[in-house]
Amino acid sequence: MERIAIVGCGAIGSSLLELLKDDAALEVAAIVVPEEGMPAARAVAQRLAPRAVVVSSVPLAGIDLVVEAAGHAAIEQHVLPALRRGTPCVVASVGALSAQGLPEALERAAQTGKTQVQLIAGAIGAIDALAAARAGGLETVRYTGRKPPRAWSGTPAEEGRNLASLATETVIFEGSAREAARLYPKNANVAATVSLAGLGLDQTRVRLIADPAVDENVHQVEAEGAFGRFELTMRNKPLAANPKTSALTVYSALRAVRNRVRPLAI
Ligand SMILES: NC(=O)C1=CN([C@@H]2O[C@H](COP(=O)(O)OP(=O)(O)OC[C@H]3O[C@@H](n4cnc5c(N)ncnc54)[C@H](OP(=O)(O)O)[C@@H]3O)[C@@H](O)[C@H]2O)C=CC1
Ligand SMILES: O=C([O-])CC(=O)C(=O)O
Repeated sequence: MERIAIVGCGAIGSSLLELLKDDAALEVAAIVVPEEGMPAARAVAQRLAPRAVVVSSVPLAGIDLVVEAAGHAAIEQHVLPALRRGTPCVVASVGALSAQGLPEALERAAQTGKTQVQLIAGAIGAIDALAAARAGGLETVRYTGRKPPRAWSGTPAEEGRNLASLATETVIFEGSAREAARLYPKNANVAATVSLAGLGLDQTRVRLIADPAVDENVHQVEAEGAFGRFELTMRNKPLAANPKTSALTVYSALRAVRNRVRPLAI
């Protein structure tokens, strides 16, 4: 039995708890949230993981795997220390790696602990193809993220415009994946993932669009290189609890943890 600590108990964390609640090979032993989030997390735990402790940091013993689904700050706060202690980590907040020095800090922490940090594909697909294509030489990678206006609330997209009254699709950001991930930490993790698998955070061109004509979170990747080319379009259903986040992110995290305990991983 693999004992998991889930960091974050929001839209992703609670959906993951639901999917893991009857898993015979994986047990959620701890749910890690900030002090102020504890009452809500305890209510979720009571329903979905009654044996889990609700705590403000990852327990120092008895945890085989940390799954981060909390936000960029949780990487420094919880993932780096866990890696240094030798606990493998699965990370959803890939955009955090846009901060200068953080990818190197993660590598050093994993080396110190003789373990590994896994960045999940999350809401996007074809990360395997992109990372493989890189070996042959990638020439261009373009990423476009398109979400309904409500998914951009609380972001710089609100500056100078009323999202609720947008009548047509509006480009709210155009630039590098690094800048997208920094400015839109809850919306541009996919931009960071595509760039880390492909051409890097500074070379990957990103467009983010608020589009009143869509209900889904639409992610498009166009890549070209020595391997040939591909175009990918994902039309993801958002989670009811958080319109910024696609349900696929939860399934991607679930796949990552299940693959750790299955004799045949895919
Ligand atoms: N790779 C991908 O494709 C995607 C990645 N993500 C990443 O996943 C993160 C979580 O998404 P989602 O579940 O929808 O977000 P929610 O806002 O619904 O939930 C976040 C949860 O994390 C908790 N939390 C916040 N900061 C910390 C911290 N420092 N330590 C521990 N817990 C913390 C929150 O507690 P409280 O409510 O008390 O603040 C809350 O329980 C996003 O912020 C984003 O970075 C999201 C979508 C796609
Ligand atoms: O869940 C999604 O559709 C993508 C997302 O929020 C992100 O890239 O951060």
